[in-house]
Amino acid sequence: MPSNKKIGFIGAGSMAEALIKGILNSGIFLPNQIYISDIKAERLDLLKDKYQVIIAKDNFELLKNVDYIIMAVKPKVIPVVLKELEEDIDQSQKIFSIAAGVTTKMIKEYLSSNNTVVRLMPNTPALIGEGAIAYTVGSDFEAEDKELVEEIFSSVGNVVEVEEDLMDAVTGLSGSGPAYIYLIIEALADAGVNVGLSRDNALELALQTIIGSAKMVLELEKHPAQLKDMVTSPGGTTITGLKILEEKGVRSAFYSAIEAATLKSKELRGEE
Ligand SMILES: NC(=O)C1=CN([C@@H]2O[C@H](COP(=O)(O)OP(=O)(O)OC[C@H]3O[C@@H](n4cnc5c(N)ncnc54)[C@H](O)[C@@H]3O)[C@@H](O)[C@H]2O)C=CC1
Ligand SMILES: O=C(O)[C@@H]1CCC=N1
Repeated sequence: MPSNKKIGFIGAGSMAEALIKGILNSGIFLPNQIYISDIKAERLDLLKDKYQVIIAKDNFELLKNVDYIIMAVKPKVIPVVLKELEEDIDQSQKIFSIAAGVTTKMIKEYLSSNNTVVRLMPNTPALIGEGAIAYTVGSDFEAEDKELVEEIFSSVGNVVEVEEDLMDAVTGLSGSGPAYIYLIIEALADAGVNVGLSRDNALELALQTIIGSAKMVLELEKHPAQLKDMVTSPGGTTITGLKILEEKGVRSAFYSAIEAATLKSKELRGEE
């Protein structure tokens, strides 16, 4: 059932678009309940054309019209925008920030207010309703705020609540994660072409292998190592391939990549 509230996106870039598309597909908000503002007119025109959402002429006009504000600008722009809105924000308006690294405490300080602030980390598959979304509510929240977050964001994927000090880890794993997986898909397809498959067949086989394997973990509720063992015949092809992946350090590359991305998330707010 559609909400009777209005939601506004400050920043109409790629993540805002993914969320808008997912939210509209779910029907929880209608196009005339979604406002967008951006400093780039071409982004506003594009999203209005594609999704029939309402363009606010600036961040102030958006603020005047909405109940929920999604901060979807880059982390370094967050203080600039919040300082602009500080005077005019109403206590009843709820702030949802998806900016990497920016804490709920920082947002309250920039606004000099006690508005409800939720920090979220979605990922781009929200565009097709398959997002992985983590959130934390910070301090001064009401019980129904959690229900609200679950209601809005479960329309675009799976939602988990975490402690705020784990939000950077979420950013390193699932926020950035789609890019790691696209890299793997591309690498598998290239590797298939290298051993003689057509590009189309290699991509289709690589993709379905990833989808099927992920679904097996989900549906069979078995540890991935058990499922790996099911594929791996003694002295066979799979163990031969796995040995090379271990020798090349694929597992440890993921440890390092996610650790580095987690640190980068902290750096975005000036820590580390
Ligand atoms: N792209 C991703 O996969 C994810 C991004 N995020 C977070 O989402 C936020 C947005 O990221 P993207 O959409 O990737 O960036 P983006 O660069 O595509 O979008 C940001 C938009 O903000 C606009 N903007 C800049 N200054 C503004 C201002 N003063 N007022 C209004 N709009 C302004 C820009 O013109 C741009 O269209 C970032 O904080 C990022 O950390 C979070 C999860 C995943
Ligand atoms: O790369 C970034 O900084 C953003 C945050 C998570 C995904 N993209």
